[in-house]
Amino acid sequence: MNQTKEQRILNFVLQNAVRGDPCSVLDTIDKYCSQKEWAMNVGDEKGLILDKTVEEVNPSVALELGTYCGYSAVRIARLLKAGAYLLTVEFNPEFAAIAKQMIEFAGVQDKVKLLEGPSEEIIPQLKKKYEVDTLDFVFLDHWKDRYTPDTILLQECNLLRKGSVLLADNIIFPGAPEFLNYIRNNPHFQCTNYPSHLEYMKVGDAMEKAVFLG
Ligand SMILES: O=C(NC/C=C/[C@H]1O[C@@H](n2cnc3cncnc32)[C@H](O)[C@@H]1O)c1cc([N+](=O)[O-])cc(O)c1O
Ligand SMILES: [Mg+2]
Repeated sequence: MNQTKEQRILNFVLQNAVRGDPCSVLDTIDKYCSQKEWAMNVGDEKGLILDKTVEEVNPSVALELGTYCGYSAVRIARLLKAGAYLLTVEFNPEFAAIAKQMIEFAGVQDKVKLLEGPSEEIIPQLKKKYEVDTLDFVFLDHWKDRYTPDTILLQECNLLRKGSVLLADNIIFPGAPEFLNYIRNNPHFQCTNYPSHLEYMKVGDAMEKAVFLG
């Protein structure tokens, strides 16, 4: 049975990256996806915006929606302080299996909890089942029409506190117009736009940061 693109990406990492070295894993994925097969990782350019935001927030508890192959999970986890951790949510079992191996190869498995299932089911479980109090940082990179309902759900589940930071990928391409309208017109969020480019392409894209004001 021939391989999927995601399996080819993982195999390229296993064969070419340095085990236990997250930067080498990120560079290897970026190399493969810019030279051989495009894939929807946040990538090296928008990845720098993600890095800066994570370093600024310095979260104890972070949540990612849409793990895919684990690129941004590795990117975020490598920056987390001792004792801090990332919960990452993925409902496609094939992608979750790839991401698990990617995260382990990078050596950040002790900082990452990969939760398999749909975000709308997992978010309401975070407090009781996963012992989360509130989230310091949330990276939204899953289906773009889920950004708004899941942001509402996070608030309904009291998972955000004054100062919690949301960062959303793909504001321009593929675009999340409904989310942008929701979050920019919501008095409980302070928004900042970060223009960039679509991963591995010359197409314009942007990320939106939204700080919860309580
Ligand atoms: O479509 C994009 N991303 C959707 C990402 C989707 C990923 O999140 C999971 N997921 C979705 N809803 C979920 C709910 N719950 C859990 N996992 C979920 C999917 O199984 C997939 O692994 C995208 C597209 C382009 N593009 O150029 O076309 C560029 C990008 O950067 C992108 O992020
Ligand atoms: Mg994206």
